[in-house]
Amino acid sequence: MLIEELAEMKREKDSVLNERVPPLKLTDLSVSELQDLCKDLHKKIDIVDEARYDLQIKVERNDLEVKSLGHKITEMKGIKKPLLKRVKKSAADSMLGAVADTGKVKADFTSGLKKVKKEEEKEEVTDWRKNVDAMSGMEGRKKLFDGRKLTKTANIVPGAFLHLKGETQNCNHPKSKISASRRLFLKTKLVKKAMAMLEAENEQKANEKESTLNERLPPLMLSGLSVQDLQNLCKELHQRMDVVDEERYDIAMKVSKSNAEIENLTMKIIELKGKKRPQLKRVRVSAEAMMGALLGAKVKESVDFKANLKTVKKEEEKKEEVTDWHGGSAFLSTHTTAARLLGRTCNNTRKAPAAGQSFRMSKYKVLVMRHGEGAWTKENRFCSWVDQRLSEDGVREALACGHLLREAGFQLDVVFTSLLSRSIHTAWLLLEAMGQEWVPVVKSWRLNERHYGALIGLNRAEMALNHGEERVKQWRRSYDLTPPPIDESHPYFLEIYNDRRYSTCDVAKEHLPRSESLKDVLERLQPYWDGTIVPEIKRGKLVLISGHGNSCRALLKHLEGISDADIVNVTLPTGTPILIELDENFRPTKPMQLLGDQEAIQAAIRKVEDQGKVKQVS
Ligand SMILES: O=C(O)[C@@H](COP(=O)(O)O)OP(=O)(O)O
Repeated sequence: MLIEELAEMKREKDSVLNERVPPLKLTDLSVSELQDLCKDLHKKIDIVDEARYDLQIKVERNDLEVKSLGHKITEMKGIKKPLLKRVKKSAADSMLGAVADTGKVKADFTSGLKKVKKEEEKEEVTDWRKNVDAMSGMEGRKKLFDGRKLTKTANIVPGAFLHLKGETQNCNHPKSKISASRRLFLKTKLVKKAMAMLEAENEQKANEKESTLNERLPPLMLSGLSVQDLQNLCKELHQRMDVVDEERYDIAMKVSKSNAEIENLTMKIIELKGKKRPQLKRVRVSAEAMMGALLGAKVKESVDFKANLKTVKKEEEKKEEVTDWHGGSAFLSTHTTAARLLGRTCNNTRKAPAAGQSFRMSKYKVLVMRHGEGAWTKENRFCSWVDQRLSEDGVREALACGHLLREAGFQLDVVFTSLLSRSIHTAWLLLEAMGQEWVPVVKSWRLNERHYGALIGLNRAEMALNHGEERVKQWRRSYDLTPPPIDESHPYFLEIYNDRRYSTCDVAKEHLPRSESLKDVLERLQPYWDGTIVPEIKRGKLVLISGHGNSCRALLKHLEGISDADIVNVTLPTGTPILIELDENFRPTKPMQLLGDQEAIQAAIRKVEDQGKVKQVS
C-alpha cells in the first residue's frame, strides 16, 4: 500500500477518534459536576466496550467464514484438497445447518477443518456412519436422542443429518432402512434438540459476555472522593475511553476488511459455479394474482399461480413485452380487477382507471426493487440503519435480477440507492449482470430503510414470542406507528450516528431520524422523489430504484395510491424488480408488475411475512 494511502488512513482514524473522544475540560468543575462527568465517561466506556466485544466476535466469525469460503473455492477449482478432519461445531452452526433452506441440509463441514492422517479420518467417518446405522429402528432412535449421545452436538448432529439426507459418500454401506416418515421424525427431533442447545449456548454466551464486560469495567465508587481524586479519576477514565475506542475502531476496520473479503470470495464462488441460474419464464398473470403477490396473505386464497403459469416461446415473449405495453381490452379488464382490489380505499388522484373509463397511455416506466437479502435477514434481526452487507443469497438474487432485466431488454439510465451498502451493492451487481456498469448510481439517505429506532438489532421471532405476532406485525407494517426511538445507550447508536456517510446528508446529523413510521419515511422520501427522481424520469430516462423493504413500500403507496389500511398487507420480497408504468401525470396506467417467476415471488413474500412469527418446530 502506498505511503500516501497509509497516511490518509491514519488522518481519517485520528479525526474520527478525536471527534468521538474530545479532550477533557476539568477546570472549574464542582464535585457534583465531576461526579457526573465520571458517570458519563463510565457509561460511554461501557457502551463502546460492548460494541468492541461484539465486533471481536464478528471478526472471529468472519475469519471462519473466509476460511470456509477459501476451502470451497479450492474444492470447486478441483485442486486436490488436504485431508480434512471434522471439528466441533457450535450449536448455532449445527442449527444453521439443520434448518437451512428448502429442506436440503447444508451443514458446512469444511469450515474449521484440520489436516490429519488418512487413517484417522477414515476411522472418524466410519464411526459416525456406524452410529447412524445403529440408529434405525425404535431402539436406535431412542439411542439417538439419548442425552448422553447428544452432549456433543457437533459429532452427532451433522453426521446424522448428512446420513438422513442420503448424502453419504461411502457406497460400500448398505442403503439406510430409515423410512421417509422416520426421517422426518428424526429430523424434527434433532431440530428441537439443536434449538434447545442453541438457546443454552446463547445464554452461556450472554453470561460470558456480561462477566467479561463487568470484569473489564468494574462499577464506579465515587463517594468520599475529593476534587483532586475525582479529577484524577476523570483523567483515568478518559484515557481508558481513548484506548477502548481506538481498539474498537481497529476491530471495526478488520470487520469491514473481512466483510469485503467474504464478498469477494462469494463472488468468486458464484463465478465458479458457471453463472448457472434458474430459467426464468415470463408468465401471464391475472391482475388478481399480481395483487395477490403484492398483498400477500390478504388475497392469496383466491390466487392460483400455478394455474396461471405458462411457458411462452422467446419470440412471443418479446413481442408481448413490447406490444402489450399500452394494453388493450385484456389490459383494461385486468386493470379494473386490480382497481377493485385496491381502489376501495385508493385516493382518487391515483386510482387506476375503472371499467368504462378511457385508459391512459403509459408514458413513463420506473423500476423499483428491494435489495437482495441482507446478512441480518438470516439472523432475523431488524437491520434498518445498521450497515449490513448482502448475504450469499442476496448476492445471487441481485445478479439474477440483473440477468432478468437484461433478458427483458431494459436499458437503464440511472440507478438511485440509499446510503446503505446492501442497496448499493445490489445496484452494482445488477448493473454488472446487465453489462451496464457505466450507468450512474446516485445515493441518498432519503432512500434509506425505515429507521426502526430501539427495535434495531432485535430478533423478530423473539419479539413475536414476547409481545405477540400481531404487535410485531403492527410495528413492521402499519402506516403510522412509530417504534420507540433509539438513544445513546443503544448498542448500535454510535455505529450509526458516527458514520461519516451521515455527515454528507442534506440535513444536519442531529436532525436525522431516531425512529420512523412508514408515514415518516414517505415524508422524507417524497421531496427526493419529486425533486430529484421525477425530473430524471421526465427527461426520458429509465430509472431503477434499489431501495429497501419499507422505503419501497412508502414509494409504492404514493405511486399506486394504496390506502393506509391496505399498505399493512403489502410485503415486498428481496431482489425482485417491480415495473411501474405511469401516464404523463405520474398516475399508474396498469397494475404494477413483480417481474420473475410468480411462484418463487409468492414464496419469497411468505418468507418475509413469516419472519414476524414465533417459530413453531413440531
Ligand atoms: O430493516 C430491516 O430489517 C428490513 C425490513 O424489515 P421488515 O420491515 O421486513 O421487518 O429492511 P431491508 O432488509 O429491506 O433493508
